[in-house]
Amino acid sequence: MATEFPTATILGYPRIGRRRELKRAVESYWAGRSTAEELTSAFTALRHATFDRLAELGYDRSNSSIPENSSLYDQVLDVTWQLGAIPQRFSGKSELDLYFALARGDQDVPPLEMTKWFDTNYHYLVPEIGPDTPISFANDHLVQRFVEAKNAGTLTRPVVVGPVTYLALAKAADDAPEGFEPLDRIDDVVAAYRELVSAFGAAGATWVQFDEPALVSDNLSVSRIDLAEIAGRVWPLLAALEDRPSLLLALPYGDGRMALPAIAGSGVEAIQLDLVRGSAPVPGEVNLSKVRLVAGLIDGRNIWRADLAAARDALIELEQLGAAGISVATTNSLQHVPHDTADEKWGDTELNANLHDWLAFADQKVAETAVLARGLSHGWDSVAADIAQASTALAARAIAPGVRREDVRTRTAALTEADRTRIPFTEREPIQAQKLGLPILPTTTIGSFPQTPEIRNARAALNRGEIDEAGYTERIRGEVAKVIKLQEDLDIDVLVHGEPERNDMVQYFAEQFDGFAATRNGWVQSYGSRCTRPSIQWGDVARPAPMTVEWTSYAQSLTGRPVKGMLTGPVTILAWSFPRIDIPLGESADQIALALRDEVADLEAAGTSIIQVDEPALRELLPLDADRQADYLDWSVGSFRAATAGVRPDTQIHTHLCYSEFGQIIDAIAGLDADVTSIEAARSKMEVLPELAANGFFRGVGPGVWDIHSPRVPSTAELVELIQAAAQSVPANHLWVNPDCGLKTRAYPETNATLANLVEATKIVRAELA
Ligand SMILES: CN1c2c(nc(N)[nH]c2=O)NC[C@@H]1CNc1ccc(C(=O)N[C@@H](CCC(=O)N[C@@H](CCC(=O)N[C@@H](CCC(=O)O)C(=O)O)C(=O)O)C(=O)O)cc1
Ligand SMILES: N[C@@H](CCS)C(=O)O
Ligand SMILES: [Zn+2]
Repeated sequence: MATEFPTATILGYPRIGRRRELKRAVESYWAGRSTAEELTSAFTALRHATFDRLAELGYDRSNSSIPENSSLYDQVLDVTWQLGAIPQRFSGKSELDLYFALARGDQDVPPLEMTKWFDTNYHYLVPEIGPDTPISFANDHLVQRFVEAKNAGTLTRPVVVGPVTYLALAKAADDAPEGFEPLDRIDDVVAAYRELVSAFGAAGATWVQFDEPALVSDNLSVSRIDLAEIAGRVWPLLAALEDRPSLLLALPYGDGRMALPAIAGSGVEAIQLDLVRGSAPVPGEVNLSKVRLVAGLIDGRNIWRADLAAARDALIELEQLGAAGISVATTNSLQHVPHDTADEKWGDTELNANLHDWLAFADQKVAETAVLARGLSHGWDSVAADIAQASTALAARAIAPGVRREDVRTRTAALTEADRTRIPFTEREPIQAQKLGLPILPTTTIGSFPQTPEIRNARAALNRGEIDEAGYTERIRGEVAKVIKLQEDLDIDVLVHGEPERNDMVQYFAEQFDGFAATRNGWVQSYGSRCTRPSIQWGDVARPAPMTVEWTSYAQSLTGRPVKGMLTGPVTILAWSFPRIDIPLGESADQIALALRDEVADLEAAGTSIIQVDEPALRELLPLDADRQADYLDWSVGSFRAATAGVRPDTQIHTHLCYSEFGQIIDAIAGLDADVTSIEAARSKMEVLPELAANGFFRGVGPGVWDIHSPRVPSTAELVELIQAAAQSVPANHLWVNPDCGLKTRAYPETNATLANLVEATKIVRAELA
């Protein structure tokens, strides 16, 4: 007999730590400053801090309402490790050394690929699966974690990426035969998961949560219909086990309704649906009499206080579905939001009071689930005051100063197609070529140079008031001068100023825009130990003053070579912030685009001949639902063009994309109409280029030749090969040579060595082409 599922839960809690304790612990281990035991003990302490906090917020330690979604690096990597699905090149390594080698590689072995987790700014490590990849229940670390927590007094609900999603997110190993798909190994994976489920059962778990978001996505190589069919076949095999814990199958991030018929009768005890991104079935659509519906009504992707009245109404409707029970949950794991609004203070202004009233970070969301659960169990009158408070806050936000600005609205409403259109590329190309006079295969970098401890310390000292603005500027100018000199010494053709003044490529701009608020402690894991502090777009967006012109002009004053102006595009600014949800995203994108358009004009007026507008998140925001994709691509491409199309024909616009599968957005990349597009390509060995060529892409392209995610220095010979491969797909007069992405996470030794090899390799290929 199944133990009743709790009436309130979250699918996962932030796991980097309130003060990024996990980041510090793993980085210290990597640097050899602490031992494996010290890392494990810091990790354990952090997990227990989470359990304690959730108990303090009202979750019961003994009923599986507390999820255990901790991970030392990534939840998909945890499954790879657990299955022992280790590519051959990592043989000889074991335990934590193996785990972190898979994640980060070393000089001898490249790491697993990293890519976006659904439509979030979180990145997972892509499993490499071939016909012979070992797959078994090889490592019971997840079970050990459960046992350790249980012995210490918390009966957690372990959270594991589900078997279908694991394989749907995998790539075929390089040596796999043509036509092989990782999902061909589903039976082996399910056999291992059966052992895992049994082991959790033997260890005393009452509920285990398996996340199957692949079932809500149209953006994977296998269709959603096929994935539902596979899930409908394999989940009954897991549910058929005897002496197992109850199973919660979660469908976060999108609309799980289509998959529901395939899994509702699988024998799992509970199914979670994301009811913010997705929709609920109507009565009679699917038989839910044997499963509890876990209603994802509290948005785990955003930081806005929930509309509790609307959630209450939704729950009342859901009660008509005849499910075996109803619980309240978040739409997805809270790993994408910061811990607690109580850690923030936005000055002593009205905005501070307002934001505290309008926002809900993880801890506030936990409280929201508890209020709704109380309503479900004790009647809605019992929570009427909480619901009314939420409604009052929402109403106040709508009319607060700055939320709607007529000057901004008038400008976006006046935008025309002409504002978004330049003269044709073929006409502006010769004008730019003549002005810039660059060699064939121009070399450049993507923008950032290593963010050294000195730079970060200078910024931290400024924030603490230990140095003043002038002292800070002087230090950063010194860094810019160093980076310019280095690039000249390396003989790079198109230079960058290195972005040392930027804490983050989005936050830096958000801090300068009206309508945005940054956080001090709102850290969210981006990948591994890397975090960002997404800013909050609370009002209409405008640019009160130029943001980058002084830095770019200073850098340009130090050299005769062109220095690129460097901006972040509207889509990426929105994707890596917490956007407002009371107006369409496309409207916000146009507001940001117009602010950037002014910046582009100021850069051009200051003599900048190449301006790069990064849009690495263009693919990330592509809706998981195919029906919504065309509209998205339309407004996202339109906003980029609104930001960039105001320039003269002789100003060269670059853009940069990374971290994604580009297949579905090739047309959109062309639609941006940038003169040069630098694109991540090294890890996938230039895979994207034939696709671009086949789609008639005819503008400049800079396929990345250095995978900057690893400190590994590629040899000149390797780089020559990659450039030669690129030249097979892109005409030499349109080919640029650059790394995959910015160098901010790298250190100088590998940066200097690789860039020297990159320039040398380019010169070799240039000579061959001459
Ligand atoms: C390009 N990417 C980005 C994404 N999203 C973004 N918002 N930004 C990006 O650049 N998504 C896709 C990719 C990959 N993602 C990342 C994400 C994060 C990093 C990274 O290096 N993050 C840094 C933190 C960056 C930052 O905000 N730095 C601040 C604060 C630095 C700090 O920690 N200060 C200390 C005190 C000083 C000290 O002792 O060092 C403190 O506050 O305690 C700054 O520079 O001022 C990270 O460390 O995680 C890279 C790629
Ligand atoms: N210009 C940015 C782009 C990162 S996606 C950088 O170089 O870091
Ligand atoms: Zn990038």
